[in-house]
Amino acid sequence: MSRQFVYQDDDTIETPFNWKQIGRLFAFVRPYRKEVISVTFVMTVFGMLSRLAIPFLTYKAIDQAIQPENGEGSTSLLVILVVAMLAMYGMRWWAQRYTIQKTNEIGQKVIFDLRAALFKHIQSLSFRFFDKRPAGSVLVRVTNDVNSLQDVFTNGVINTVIDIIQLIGITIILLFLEPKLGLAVMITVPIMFLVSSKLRRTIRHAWQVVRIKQSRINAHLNESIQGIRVTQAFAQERENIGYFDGMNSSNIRSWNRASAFNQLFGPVIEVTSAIGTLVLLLYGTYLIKSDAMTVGVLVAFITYVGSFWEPITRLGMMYSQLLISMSSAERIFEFMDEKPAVPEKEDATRLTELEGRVRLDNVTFGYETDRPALKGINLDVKPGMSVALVGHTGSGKSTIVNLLCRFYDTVEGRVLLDGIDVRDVTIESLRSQIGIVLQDTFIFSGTIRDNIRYGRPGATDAEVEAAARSVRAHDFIANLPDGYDTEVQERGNALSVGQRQLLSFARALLANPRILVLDEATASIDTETELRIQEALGTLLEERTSFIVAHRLSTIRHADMIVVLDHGVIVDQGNHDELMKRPGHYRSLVEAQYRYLSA
Ligand SMILES: Nc1ncnc2c1ncn2[C@@H]1O[C@H](COP(=O)(O)OP(=O)(O)OP(=O)(O)O)[C@@H](O)[C@H]1O
Repeated sequence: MSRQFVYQDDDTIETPFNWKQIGRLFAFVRPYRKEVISVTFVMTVFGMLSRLAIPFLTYKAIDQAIQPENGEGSTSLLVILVVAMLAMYGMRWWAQRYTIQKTNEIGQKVIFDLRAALFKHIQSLSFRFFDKRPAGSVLVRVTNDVNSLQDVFTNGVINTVIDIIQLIGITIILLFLEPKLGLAVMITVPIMFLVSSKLRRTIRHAWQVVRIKQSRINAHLNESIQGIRVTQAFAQERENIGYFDGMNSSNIRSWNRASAFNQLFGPVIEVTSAIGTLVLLLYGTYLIKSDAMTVGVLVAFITYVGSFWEPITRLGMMYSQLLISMSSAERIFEFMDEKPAVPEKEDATRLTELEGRVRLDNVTFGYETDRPALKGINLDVKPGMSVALVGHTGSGKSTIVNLLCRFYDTVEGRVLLDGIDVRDVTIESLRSQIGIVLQDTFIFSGTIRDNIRYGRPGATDAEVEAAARSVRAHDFIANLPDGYDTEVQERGNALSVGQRQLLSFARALLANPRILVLDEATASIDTETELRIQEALGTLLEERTSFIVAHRLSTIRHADMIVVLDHGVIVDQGNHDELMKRPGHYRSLVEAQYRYLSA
């Protein structure tokens, strides 16, 4: 079988159903407890009283106003009772309307908070987390999984409280009205709970499978859209559609299976309630025949029993909804429990304005434990120096940059800025002093101006323009339909790769960092533009320490220090002239480039 599109995620299937998770979920309701209490109060007092009072008024009307045991019926009593009943119906309608409106409001607020908390947490997670997760699977937790909790919060919380109160109220009334009959009806309830709890494990497992399938669909969808150009270029649409269809059908199958299990809840409750009603009718008739009970009490009883099964049915539905939602809740909390791989110390200090000295002290690092990407790196860079990192593909150049920005932590050794370990300072203060330009520039949807301003949101329009001018981006921006106000879409697809890189230069420049990192930043710019940028960057680089990762000789030859890497080890270092004097990696690299150019 093809190993393409294998998504690593989500295998928490066997974790036990965890009431602590439910507790965590309901912690999100805590800020709104006052509103919950007020809605519960309204529904209990007005809604429930009216609900409980109506059968009682019916019983009074039959036994005292229509067919009393002693004497004539009373029309005026009947009118009073009917008016009272109407008033009760009105009250019930108002209480229900109020409850629905309020529960929806509270539910929406809780969902908002949950989604915001999840998003905030995801923002704090490190590169290592995203290395392991397909973007689509991260996406689906913030969208689908949070949505699937909506029902629990909107209808669930308050209705559960109300239903439990209603159930207790009705149970008391039934036992009070006719204890033996009440007990006979309730005998069926334990049977129902027994059957439901047997179903629970199967249902929960089935819904977890559904969530995983949905997550994979999203991961694949995201990958397909991002990679659509490659798919079309290699004419792989048919294979892609076939693969997606397979995933889609598998998702539907698992959904049908889970849903079929879920639907077993309804019949279980119905059969139990039918048995209860049967017991009620048989035993009730017997009691009336033996003059132990009146017809009015039996009619009231039948109505109350209806109100007894109603909350049980709803609680059963809520329970099955909770089982569906729990698989989402688990997935959400799995992310929430994920700790950033580069944690900030509690006593981390703010990194003050740097001079720009950078030292790597015996640094060893690997993305995976058994495969080191850097081994025993020692590097001392003085403030204002420009350092070019060169070496074959995969030799560890970008990894040095990743450690400098603390996207990852070293396995051994330290990264020091002005003598301070990067692990001792706040991440925000560290990264705000490092400007980074990558080859794959990310352009956000918004205007060109917004994109340049991304590194320093407070910058004025004039500053934005000045930054664009100094990296020679102004001319192409001025030629766009709306100049700096031209809207670009996500990833900046309407711009050429070189133009995107120029924007990213302007963005880094505007942020005015003490340390500048250019990771293959000039690879997609034509030589002429690059030369002009070199001029512009000349003054810029003079004042700050810079690291330049590049394959093009023209970019690196003027660097103060060239560091040559091979398989994660520094094999040579010095300036261009020094390195050219001795045989070695650098000289062969340069000679290879010249040979290539002259050929
Ligand atoms: N996120 C990652 N997860 C696992 N391994 C990684 C990751 N990024 C890089 N590597 C591995 O680490 C090693 C060093 O990679 P690095 O990106 O530093 O190389 P590089 O010198 O910058 O290469 P290039 O010139 O191609 O950009 C490579 O073997 C690479 O496969």
